[in-house]
Order: sequence, then C-alpha cells, then structure tokens
Amino acid sequence: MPPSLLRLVSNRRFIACKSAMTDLSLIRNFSIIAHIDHGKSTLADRLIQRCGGLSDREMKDQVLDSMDIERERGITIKAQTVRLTYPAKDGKTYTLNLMDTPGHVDFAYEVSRSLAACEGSLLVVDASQGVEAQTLANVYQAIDNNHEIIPVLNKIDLPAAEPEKVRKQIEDVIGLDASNAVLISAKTGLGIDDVLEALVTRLPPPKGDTEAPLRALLIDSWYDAYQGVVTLVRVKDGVLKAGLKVRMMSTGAAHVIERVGVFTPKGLVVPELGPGEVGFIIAGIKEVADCRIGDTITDDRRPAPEPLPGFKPSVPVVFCGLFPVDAADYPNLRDSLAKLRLNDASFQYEPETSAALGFGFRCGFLGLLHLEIIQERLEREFNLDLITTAPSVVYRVYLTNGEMKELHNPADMPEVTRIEKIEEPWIKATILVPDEYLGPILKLCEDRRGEQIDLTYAGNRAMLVYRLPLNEVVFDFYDRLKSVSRGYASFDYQVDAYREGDLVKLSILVNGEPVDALACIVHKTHAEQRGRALCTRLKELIPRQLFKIAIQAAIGAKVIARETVSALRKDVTAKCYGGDITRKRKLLEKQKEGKKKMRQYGSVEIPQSAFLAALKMGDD
Ligand SMILES: Nc1nc2c(ncn2[C@@H]2O[C@H](COP(=O)(O)OP(=O)(O)OP(=O)(O)O)[C@@H](O)[C@H]2O)c(=O)[nH]1
Repeated sequence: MPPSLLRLVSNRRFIACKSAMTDLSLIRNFSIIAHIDHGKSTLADRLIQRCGGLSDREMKDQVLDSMDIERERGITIKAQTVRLTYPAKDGKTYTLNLMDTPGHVDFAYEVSRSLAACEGSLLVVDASQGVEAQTLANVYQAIDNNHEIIPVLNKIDLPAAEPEKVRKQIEDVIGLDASNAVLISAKTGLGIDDVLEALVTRLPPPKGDTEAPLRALLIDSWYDAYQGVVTLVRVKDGVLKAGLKVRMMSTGAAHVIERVGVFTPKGLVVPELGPGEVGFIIAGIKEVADCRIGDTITDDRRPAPEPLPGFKPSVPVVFCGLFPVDAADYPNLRDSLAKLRLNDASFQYEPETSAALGFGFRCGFLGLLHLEIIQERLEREFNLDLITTAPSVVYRVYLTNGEMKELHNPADMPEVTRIEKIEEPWIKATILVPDEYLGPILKLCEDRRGEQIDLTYAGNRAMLVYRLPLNEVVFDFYDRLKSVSRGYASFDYQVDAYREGDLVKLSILVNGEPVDALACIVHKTHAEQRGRALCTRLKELIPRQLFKIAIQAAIGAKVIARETVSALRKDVTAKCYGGDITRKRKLLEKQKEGKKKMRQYGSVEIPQSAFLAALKMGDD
C-alpha cells in the first residue's frame, strides 16, 4: 500500500553502500513534466533501465507507478524520486536525481513540491498529440521555480507523430525555444542517450555549502509497514548522516537519524547526504503528521538561522461524506482513514453523523479524481463497503449577524432567514480542443454558468479560457467534456475567487422526513430541474412498501417537485406452499438480511442502492 519504491524490492531490507557524497558539479536534479499519457512514466522507466537501476528481472512495467490503482488507471499519483548513475560522453560519471510528478490537475500540489527540489525539467510532449492543458499548467509551474526546461518530443515512432508541428506549437503556445528539443521514443528507447546528455550538459548543477548549517527540504513522507516513517528530503546546505540529531524547524521536534539513503529505485543506505542530494531519512519518527511537507530540517545543535522557502499548502476543494454500508464497519473505516492519511497529507477528514446514513466522516479532497482514488483504495485495500454522498464545494455563508461560516456540508446550511448572502468558489479553466468540437464545448460551459474570458487558436486547436463555478464542475464536467469532444479536449483549472451566487439548499423529503444525505446546494435556476430529476429517480429506486410513499423536493418550505410510490405488500413467503416452516423461516431470514442494507426514514425503508444511484446522478 505505501507508495514507496521499497515495495518493489523483494528483499525489503536496505542495501548498504559505502560511497561518499557526490561532488556538486556532478549532480543534476530534474523532474519530468507532461500531460497525462504523454509518456512520462515510460520515459522514467527507460532512464532507470539505461542507468542500470534495476535488473531485467526487477524491472516491472512502469516502476514509478507502484500503487495498484495507479497501474490500473495508468496515472501517477505520488511524486517519487530515483537516483541514477550516468557515465556521460565527457568521461565523467554523473548522479541524476529524477523526481517523478503526477500530471493530473488534482495533484498540482505534488507537482509543485517535486519542482521545488530540482533545478530543471524535461518537458515531455506527445509528438502525435501536441501541447495539452496540463502541459501548460505544469510548464508554468516549472518556470515559476526558475527551472531550465528541456523540451522532449516523445512517441516519434508513431506514424501520426508530427514533431515539427509540435515543436512550433511549443514555441507559439508556451513561448519556449524548442529548436533543440530532443526527439525520442520512450517505448523503443530511441533517443534516450540524447536525453541523458541534454540533462548533464544543459541543466545547471545544484548550489549548496557543505560547511553551512544543515538545511534540508522535506519533500514527502510516508508510512512503510517495515521501516516506519520514511522521509524524503533534498539537502540544500550541510550534511545529513546517521546519529545526527535533527530538528524540524516549524514544530521544533527533534529526532536522531537512524539511517540515510537513496532510491536507485531500490532503497540503498548511504553514509551521508550532502548539498544537492535527494534521499530518505529514517529517524524514529512515529507519525507522518509530524513531518510537515515543505518544512526545513536542520541540525539540532547548530540550527540554520532561516528555514528554506516552503510549499504552498494544498487546500481541499471538494468535500463529501463517507459512510460504511454496514454500521459495524465504522471503527474499521476510522482506522483505514487514519492509515490512508499517513501517506496522503492532502486528504482531510472529520467525524460526521447523518440521520440518513448514521456515523461516518466528512472528507476533503484536492479534486474529484483524488476523491475517487481514496474511495477506491478504501474499498479495495481495506475491504470496506461505502456510501459516498454527493461531492460539494466549500461555500461561504454570510449571516445577518455579520458572521461568515464556511459550509462543507449542505446539511449544515443555516435557516434561510439568517442568511445575508452565499458565495461560491469559481475557477479559471483552460480547455484545449480541436476546433471541430468547439461548439458543444462552448454550449457545455454556457450551460454550467460559465463566462468566457478568452478564445485563441494555435493551428486547428482552440484554447478556451472560461470562468466557471466549481460547483458546476464537481458533478460530471470532466465526463461531459470528454464525451462531447470524443476524448480530445484537455482541461485544467485553478481556483480563482469567491463570488456571490443565487444559491439555495435543495432538500429531499421522503414521507415528510428530510433525507440529509441527499440535500445539495444548487443555483436557483437549476433547482427545479434537479429536484424533479431526483424525485423521478428515487421513485424508480425505492421499492414499493405497505403504504404510499411521497417523495418531494423542496427549497425551504416550498415543495418544487413530487412523486409517489404506490403501496404494495411484498410477501416473500407467498411461493411457499404447505407448511414447510424451515423454508419459510429461511426466506424470512433472508429478507431480514436484506433489510440490514436498508435505511429507515420514519416509517420508510430506503435501499442503499437508491442512495448510490441518486447520488451518482449529475445535474442534468
Ligand atoms: N508508441 C509509443 N507509445 C508510447 C511511447 N511512450 C509511451 N507510450 C505509451 O503511452 C501510454 C502512456 O504512457 P505513460 O508513460 O503511462 O504516460 P504518463 O505520462 O506517465 O501518464 P500518467 O502516469 O497517467 O501521467 C502508454 O500506453 C505507453 O505505452 C512511445 O514513445 N511510443
């Protein structure tokens, strides 16, 4: 489960290495930035293979993507690092530290922390696809970090590859000189040596002072079942070695280092880590929460006067409730969340109680994909059956008494009479799409209350910049975007600003009882449509019972939609003839089992599947 590369080695103990610190001029720290699927992981694997990091037997497909889900979905979630040794054409042997970065918009934060630990980046662009929205987002972050950027055109083995066109596109759209871009095929290995040569000749070596007080940037930390907390650091000044007592500058907590090492990608214990080097430390730290990403680690006895500049903290933008289907699983869910958080500090949770769903947790995520991944890991790795409530954004509710409340859960919305105004987060979205799909995309953005800011063309590709309410994006925007563009549109966003909106809480009532788990906040103009759709859907999903069931959608006290489920008695024993009491009992037992999966609303029982289906529904 931990995303560490330690998992990849069958022998879980670290291998010891006696080599001393590397000369600064022979170090290059770099990351690979790319849009999803442009071949970043394939290139990383090739580099590892070329530099002899793993034997063929150990070389699994895409070593850097070590989590199962990553493998299946083919996306990179956690930023990871590998030290490579490269004998260059100039006769010197270089140490190359590769920081892998995720390409997806939800993980922009992880990209930023990898970039802060490097001096340069390889910008990988698929030569058959061209520049995409996330290429832009990532490259701008690299530029912000003063990176030297080497454009790499990948997949030139494909007949559809148009390297010259993409080279020009990089220059036109990004404004980056691509005349000396490296042409490669990460799949066949073509051009890999050119990439390595470009790294050593074009990237600057790191700067640092061995004699200065220790300053190491904490890049990542995770819990490893065998090693405990493993902390990934980039040393800026001074030297890290076993036995040294170090201090976390933000908290003042001190720990004695037990071991230092590097990933090759195997865990390799080394005597020390000097300036410019990236590696791990193990220091008897009990909890990952004690290791704040972006913190500076210093020598406890000779502390540095100033910490290094940290990272911008990641802020969860999407919230939802997670509830166990079986209430008895609650302690298990609580422990599992705590374990997941050990390895993912960007994910937040707190206990929540719902009249509908019982005890659970309100969880905050960096985005929808992050939510899906956490949910899937809980179900898969921890064997939990979960109900996820509709994702919601963080609203700012201004009350008539002058107070401002951040609302993470629609169920907590104050009385309408106490509300002065509600503000919602808006995003600035960049969409890149071939121009033939522009029409439906413009319509989609307009339907979602979008405001167009810009529309430009580079060749036959349109770059569209829109302001959109995040609330309209969290439901099914990605899916819709992909379907109306047949998968050709790429999308990236950043949270822009809070703006006042005509927002209302839509409640769903079943026989007069509000179902808190189905409450949502919607724009007034969409409320009726959504309310009606929810009622119709619930009518199909709630099984008929002994009495009539009224399903209503309401805003405050005003009912805006209604459906009725007519009465019926479901006699499960009807097909038993004669007096076969054991069979009758069995059937009744079975019915009871089924009922466990139901939730009681006043006198109405609603099956779990109805919640799930209703919650999955988009707003149109
Ligand atoms: N034909 C061809 N296919 C390639 C090449 N490089 C990568 N691919 C394929 O492109 C797909 C995506 O490659 P990945 O390396 O997983 O892409 P990535 O950028 O790491 O994607 P994420 O991890 O999702 O960010 C895979 O199916 C690769 O086999 C190449 O040079 N030529």
